[in-house]
Amino acid sequence: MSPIYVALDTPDLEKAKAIAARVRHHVGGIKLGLEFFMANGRHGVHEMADTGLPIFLDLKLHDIPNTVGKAIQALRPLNPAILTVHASGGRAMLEDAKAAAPTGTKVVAVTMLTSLDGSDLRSIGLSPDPHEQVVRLAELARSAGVDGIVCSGEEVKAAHAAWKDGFFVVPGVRPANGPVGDQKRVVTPRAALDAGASILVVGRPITQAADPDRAAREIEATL
Ligand SMILES: O=c1ccn([C@@H]2O[C@H](COP(=O)(O)O)[C@@H](O)[C@H]2O)c(=O)[nH]1
Repeated sequence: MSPIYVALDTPDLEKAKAIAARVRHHVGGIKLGLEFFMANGRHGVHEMADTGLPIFLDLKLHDIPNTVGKAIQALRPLNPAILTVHASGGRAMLEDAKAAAPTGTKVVAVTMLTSLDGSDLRSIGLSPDPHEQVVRLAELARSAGVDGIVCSGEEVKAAHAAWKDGFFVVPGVRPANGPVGDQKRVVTPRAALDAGASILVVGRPITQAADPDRAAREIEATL
C-alpha cells in the first residue's frame, strides 16, 4: 500500500472526485481538510469514501476538551481512518479527543505546522527551535494516549526515536527542486520516509500538476 495520502484541497466535490479517480492506484488514501469540509461537509466525506480509499479527515481541531470531544462524537459516523487535533490544545483535550474517536480511527496531534519556521515560533513567544517544540509536543501526545503526531520531515527522526510505535504523518513534502509555496520546513518524500514517516501528505505537487496521475506515479517511484 502506498504511503502517500493525496491532499484534495478544493471546495469543488466533482474536482476532488475526478482527481481521486485519476490517482487512486498510486496513493494509499485521501486527505480532506478544512477547505473541502467547509464546502461539502459530511455529505462530501461520504462521497469521497465511496472511492474505497481510506479517508484522513484533517480538521485540526483545537478547543476546550468538552467541545473537541463532542465535535469528534458528531464525526463518528464518518469513521475516518485518521483525524487531526492540535497538540497545543493540551493534555485533557488530547485525552478527550482519543476517548471520543471511533476505535479504528487514528487520532494524530499536529505539533508545529510545516508552514512555520523558528522565527515564527519566536514571534508567538515560543523557543525558536522547531526540534525542541516538536519533540516536546510529541511527548505530550504520546503520554496523553493519542496515536501519533503530524510534524515535518526535518523532525520526524528525532520524534520517532522517542516514540518507537508512534504514527508519524509528514506533510510539507516536495519532489527535489519542486516549488515549495507556503511551506517552510520541506523535505523530499524519500527523505521523509527514510527518517521514519508512517505516511506522507502530498497536495499541490499532485493536484496542481498538468497530469496528476503521472505526478503521483513519479513520486511513488522515488519511494
Ligand atoms: O503541518 C501541517 C499540517 C497539515 N498540512 C496539510 O497538508 C497539506 C499539504 O499540502 P501541499 O499542497 O502539499 O503543501 C495541506 O492540506 C495542509 O493543510 C500541512 O501542510 N502542514
